[in-house]
Amino acid sequence: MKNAIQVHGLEKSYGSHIVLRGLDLQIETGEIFALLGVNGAGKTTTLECIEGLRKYDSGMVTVNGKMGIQLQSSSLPSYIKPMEAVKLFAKWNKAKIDFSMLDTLGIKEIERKQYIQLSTGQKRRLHLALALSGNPDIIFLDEPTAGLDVEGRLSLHDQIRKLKSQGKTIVLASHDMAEVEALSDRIAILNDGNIVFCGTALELTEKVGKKYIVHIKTQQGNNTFETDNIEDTLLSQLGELKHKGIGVLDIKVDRGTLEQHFIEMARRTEE
Ligand SMILES: Nc1ncnc2c1ncn2[C@@H]1O[C@H](COP(=O)(O)OP(=O)(O)OP(=O)(O)O)[C@@H](O)[C@H]1O
Repeated sequence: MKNAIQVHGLEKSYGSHIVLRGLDLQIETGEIFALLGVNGAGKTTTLECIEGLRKYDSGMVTVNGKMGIQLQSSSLPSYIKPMEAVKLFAKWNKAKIDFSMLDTLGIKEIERKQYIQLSTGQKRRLHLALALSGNPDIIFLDEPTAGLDVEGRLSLHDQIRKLKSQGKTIVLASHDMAEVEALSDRIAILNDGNIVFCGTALELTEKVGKKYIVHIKTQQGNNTFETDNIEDTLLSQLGELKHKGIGVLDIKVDRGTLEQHFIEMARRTEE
């Protein structure tokens, strides 16, 4: 299958400040792809170059499909009403209004309010509705759930998964590691103007989080240790506890969180 997005050798500076240093990226059709990076790493710049909203200095960007871009906050006139914005965007896109999509995004509930009166979550839902109004193949979401409560976040996650199930490609930039872990098929980490990792969360774990973290809860307290060799270490620890007659109440094994791996990856690339 053709890639939805192909980026090759993308370079972008703001004056003397180099932000992207020859970035390469392939985003597959139908995947949820997350772009991660610390503040100022260049995620928005990358997205905007791909979206065609920002000029880049050199490189090549190919997009196979119609794009839908979620607006940033306060991008609409203060007094516009949600349905007025929806109608305007439908007209621009020469598309029919998708009322069922508006229903699932809860636009009906806010139709009487003006843009300025909407909460952060309501604005984000409206922005997503507008991004979807032209029935795009590729949807760009920059920090889609920042400032949302748990319920709002989960409902937006459901929406994003639904879009994927319809065969759409989703590209998101986010700081929320739990969100990225829960949603994305693949992750790219942007550091110092380049992609320093691109793959699945599991591949990132394999790459940086080789160690297992074992938590053993016993009658005498908790013991947490790291190991590369889970079988031998666990067997010897359990053997020792049995030998001492200490009862084991619980055992948990994990391989660290995406957040820990992201920090580790950033640390390694800075060394
Ligand atoms: N229009 C601009 N003019 C000059 N510098 C800019 C401009 N836009 C962004 N920058 C700078 O480029 C760098 C990358 O910014 P960008 O917004 O792409 O990063 P980001 O990874 O999206 O950051 P954040 O996570 O904070 O949103 C930053 O140092 C920023 O200050």
